Amino acid sequence: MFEAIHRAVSELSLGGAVILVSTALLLVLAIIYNDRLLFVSKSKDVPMVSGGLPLVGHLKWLLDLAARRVKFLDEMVEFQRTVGKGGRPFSISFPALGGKVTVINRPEYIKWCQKTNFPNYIKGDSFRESMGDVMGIHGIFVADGEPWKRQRKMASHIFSVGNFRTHVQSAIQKDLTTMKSLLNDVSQRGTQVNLADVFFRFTLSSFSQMAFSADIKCLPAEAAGLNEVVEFAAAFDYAQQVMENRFFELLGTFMERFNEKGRNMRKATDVLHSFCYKIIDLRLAARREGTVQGAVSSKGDKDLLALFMDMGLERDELLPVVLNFLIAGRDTTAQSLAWLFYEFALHPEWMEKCRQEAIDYLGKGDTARLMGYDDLSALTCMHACFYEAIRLHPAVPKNVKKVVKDDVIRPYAQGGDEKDSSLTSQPGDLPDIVVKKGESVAWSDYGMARMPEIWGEDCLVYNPERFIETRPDGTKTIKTYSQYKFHAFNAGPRLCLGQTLATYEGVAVMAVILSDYNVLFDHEALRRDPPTYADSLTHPLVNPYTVRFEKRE
Ligand code: HEM
Repeated sequence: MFEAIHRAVSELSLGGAVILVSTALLLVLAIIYNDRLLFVSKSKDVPMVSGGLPLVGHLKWLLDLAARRVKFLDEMVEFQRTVGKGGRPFSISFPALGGKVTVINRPEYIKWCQKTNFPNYIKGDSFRESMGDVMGIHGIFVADGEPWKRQRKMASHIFSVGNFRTHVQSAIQKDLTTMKSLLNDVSQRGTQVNLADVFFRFTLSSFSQMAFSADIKCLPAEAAGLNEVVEFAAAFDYAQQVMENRFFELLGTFMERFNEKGRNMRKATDVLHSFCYKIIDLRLAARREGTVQGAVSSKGDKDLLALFMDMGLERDELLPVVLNFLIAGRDTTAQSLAWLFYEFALHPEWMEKCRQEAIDYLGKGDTARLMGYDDLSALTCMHACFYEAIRLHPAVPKNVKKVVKDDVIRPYAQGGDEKDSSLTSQPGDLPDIVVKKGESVAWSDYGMARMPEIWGEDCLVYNPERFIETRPDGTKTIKTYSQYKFHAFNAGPRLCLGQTLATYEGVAVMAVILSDYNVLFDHEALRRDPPTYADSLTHPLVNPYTVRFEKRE
């Protein structure tokens, strides 16, 4: 037989021999990598999602994702329940994100990547390639290393307590007053209102005011104003979905040079950039003319734009600053409020408790006072309801990091968590995870909220009680968890800068609505067409619901 093979090979031309050897090699590789991408390693402790094909792994799943034939977050929940049974890590392999993504939906693993070995897990090139043209490669959401550190340090000044008590509070209270007029008008007219839209307008307007001292007039005081489309918002909603898709599309950005999507994306980017340049140019002109344009409060502190201008940033360098912060300040909080009121529709008993708290503490009708930043610590029920909505519907529902150097993630080999001792895992509780340079790790806060291993058997239930603690004297306070467990605001050095702002805004808006209005949900429509999420970088409702408001006596 060997002789026959030898004779057949010796009779082959050079070309034929190359083809034969290549085929044999491919066959051998296909046998070795029979369920995953070429050269991707496998570990017995970290199972791989089944159904991977030889040499290309889960390419088909990736294509389904890019074509939106599957819903990413629900798929992740299902993989966790089946492949990562018992709350264990699992992996998936495809020709993107470094070939292999290990899903680490456990606080202990996340702590390793976001604190213990933070420099080894970066945003990396896929963020820059997917988001750079819109958000700028040095925008705080995209950047790593020094550019990120500089922006973070500078921006943290506007989130200081001193600043909250001065122009953050006054910007929010100004818009709460406008919102009161709007609610009054829509309730008198019986107008159906897209609640998510009102929240987007509120957060965009108040953040522009506090960060850039710019009144962009997107929150109307009357119902008729709601008919005017906010161009910035529409453009960003589109851009967000395209940026999200680029993480999964193999030739996405290349094809955008020629297709309709690319043309629309360039138009959306122009709208976003012109919007931000308008804000920047106004301030530059005011600086040249020596008029401060409200940038400095009586206490001498500065808004975000002034802080970055003082660093000597040019017009073009200011663009990503304005855009990244506008987006951070708008979407997340507004979406969280929209999900919260959906939970209120399903759990009216919690809405009533919040109403009572708002009335007891801030009053109602003409004598009600607007919530101040210092009131937050007393409004435990509303605070807890907001956080429980964010736990179940996290505004940044998933995240991914690139591995810089080979590493072994060892959940037990790091300090215990002072806030939550249940996080301290012992060797053997959870497997170590070996990751290679260039691969990715990912987590889903949406998925983690739905894991009994993290939030208990009632994890799927909207239960704000889990955020309420009773002090020894019987009074209530907010229950805090480790950042790595209640992880919706991220953790470690890249912890969300706006958590307190978002919480203040969320509770203040809740108080203004609930103290004076009944929210009339269309329960039949909600049953027929329950809100669901759109796969995006953040967590928008794909089919936002409408409500009417009824003034209370
Ligand atoms: C409910 C509301 C909010 C939630 C759930 C939330 C959540 C998050 C998350 C998960 C991240 C990490 C994102 C990433 O890794 O790419 C983040 C980062 C950030 N958030 Fe928030 N956020 C909220 C509101 C806000 C607000 C109102 C602001 C105000 C500007 C803000 C400013 C930021 C900034 C500047 C970062 C980047 C931090 C860094 O990379 O160092 N966030 N937020």
